[in-house]
Amino acid sequence: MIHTQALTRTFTSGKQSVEAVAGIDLDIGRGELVAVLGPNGAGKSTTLRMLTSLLPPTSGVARVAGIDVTADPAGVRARIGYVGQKDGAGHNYRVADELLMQGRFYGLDRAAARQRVDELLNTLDLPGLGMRKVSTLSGGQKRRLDIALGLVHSPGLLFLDEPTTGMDPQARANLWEHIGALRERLGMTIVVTTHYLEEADAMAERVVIVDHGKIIADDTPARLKRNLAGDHIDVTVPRAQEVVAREVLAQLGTEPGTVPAVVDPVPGGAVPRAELVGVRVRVPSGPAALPPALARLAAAGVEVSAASAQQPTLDDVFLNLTGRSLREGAEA
Ligand SMILES: Nc1ncnc2c1ncn2[C@@H]1O[C@H](COP(=O)(O)OP(=O)(O)OP(=O)(O)O)[C@@H](O)[C@H]1O
Repeated sequence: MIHTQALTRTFTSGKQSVEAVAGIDLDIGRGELVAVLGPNGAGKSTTLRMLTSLLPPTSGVARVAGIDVTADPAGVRARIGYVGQKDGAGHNYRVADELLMQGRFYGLDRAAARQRVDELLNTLDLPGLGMRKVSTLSGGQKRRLDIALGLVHSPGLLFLDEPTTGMDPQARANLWEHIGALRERLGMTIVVTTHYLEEADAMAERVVIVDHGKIIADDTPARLKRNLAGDHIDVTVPRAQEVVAREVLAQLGTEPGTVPAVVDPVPGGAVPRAELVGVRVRVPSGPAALPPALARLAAAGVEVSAASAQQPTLDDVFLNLTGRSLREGAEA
């Protein structure tokens, strides 16, 4: 459904130039639900705008729904739905009128447009809201209307640029349910950009991580976490015993059948009191490693005041790949 090769986009203003997308090779098949994840300014929106033909690439190739975005942008637009970051609907119109106009714009006759509007209002759980003015809808309802507008012409491929940003967690979960249902029911290919790690982890079957205009990882969330992060255990110990604790925990990995452990400081200084310090050790299985770790620390006389086994998150994946956290600024 999507094929790109060495896709780039450079913005130049005056003497300054920004390589927003620096060579992206991406293949997305029919029916996939893919989340594109990355920090602010990583190049997610620029990539999406090129794939949707809104922005010409500086170099490289992008074929979307079998069509070259540079050679036939109108052909691409006829086959895709795109929901950008801002509200697309006119606030003074009625919901149904807004959808009808969009249907007519795409060349549906009046009867076909009406039928499509009814289908979409039902599919996106907006029945009964057709006669309401767009300005009276809740944030979540407006976002669903934006998606309905992107689906009027029954595209096989839908691009959603940060559809859930700024929504409360309940509305976000609800919107994702709708996105999942669209895919199930209509067999659509869906590409979503998001800042929210938990969302991408829970909802997408494939996560493409973008940083500085390049893809730095591309796999299922489970494989990304297993291969690029792994479990870890955190223990909190008196600062005076930190060195001993590190030595004891580092030995965990010397047991036959386990991989060598890597001892890191707990990021963010998550310690309950100033004289305590957090020590983190990466292990193949957190729950299995915790009891022997505690036994060894006790035998060495280390007073552990807190301990936990942690499963990796996509933020751990990003941290391991880049040394930075995706969360910085992510909730802004
Ligand atoms: N029209 C433009 N002119 C100049 N620079 C631009 C333009 N559009 C984007 N950029 C720059 O290109 C880089 C990538 O921006 P882009 O919007 O693609 O990132 P993003 O990953 O979508 O970020 P966000 O999550 O904040 O939306 C940024 O450095 C941005 O400032």
